[in-house]
Amino acid sequence: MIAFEHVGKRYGGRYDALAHLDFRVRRGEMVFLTGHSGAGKSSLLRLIMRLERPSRGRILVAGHDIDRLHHSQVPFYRRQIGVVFQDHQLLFDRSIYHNVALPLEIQGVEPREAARRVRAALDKVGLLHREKALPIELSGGEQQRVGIARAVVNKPALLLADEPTGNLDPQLSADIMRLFEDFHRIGTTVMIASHDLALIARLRHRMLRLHEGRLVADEEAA
Ligand SMILES: Nc1ncnc2c1ncn2[C@@H]1O[C@H](COP(=O)(O)OP(=O)(O)OP(=O)(O)O)[C@@H](O)[C@H]1O
Repeated sequence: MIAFEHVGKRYGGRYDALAHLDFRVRRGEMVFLTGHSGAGKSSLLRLIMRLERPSRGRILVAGHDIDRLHHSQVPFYRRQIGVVFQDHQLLFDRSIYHNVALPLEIQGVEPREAARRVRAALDKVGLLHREKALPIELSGGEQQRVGIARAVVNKPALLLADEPTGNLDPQLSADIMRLFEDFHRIGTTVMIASHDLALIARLRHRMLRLHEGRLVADEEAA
């Protein structure tokens, strides 16, 4: 699903934020990305989203070199990817329903079809009964689940998350990770950047570890 071939990223100057990255993630796999602050986790995810472009090497997603996408193709490419952020980036003046519906509205999906998909996504994260609420009325864990519903409302083949449990206590973090495992189980490729090593160890999935922009470990769960 994802192949990095000798990928490097330099943000100007002489400093490589990422260097010599070579790895593959198979379709349907679930992978954690770890490393110290500044190791390059967010940069790597931004390269996959094509928010950044590599300074060196090639990134293939579903067999396509994403650097070669014409800029008019980029929105379509990004639609195949669901993204979850630590701060979930919800719109606080819109209901839960409308937050999740937003990507579909932007694409012009017909309202009845959009409603069906929004409710299916909210149901998956256990928040169908809160669709009329505003984000402010929800707990931090529930807000993050809304962020996940919005990320999966398009049924993306690939789900990326950048520190999705960063602000949550251990119990809520484990709940959120279980949700990602549910999507992995139905065939979605999942990649999660996290520095919560205790939680990652318990979940037993493959782990890629970055150190100063280099891949220093690639461990399958025992
Ligand atoms: N847009 C940018 N311009 C210049 N330097 C950048 C940019 N984005 C990231 N960097 C640098 O690249 C390196 C990797 O940063 P990145 O945010 O990818 O790390 P990270 O592992 O996600 O860290 P954290 O866990 O703190 O979010 C850092 O040294 C950072 O300062």
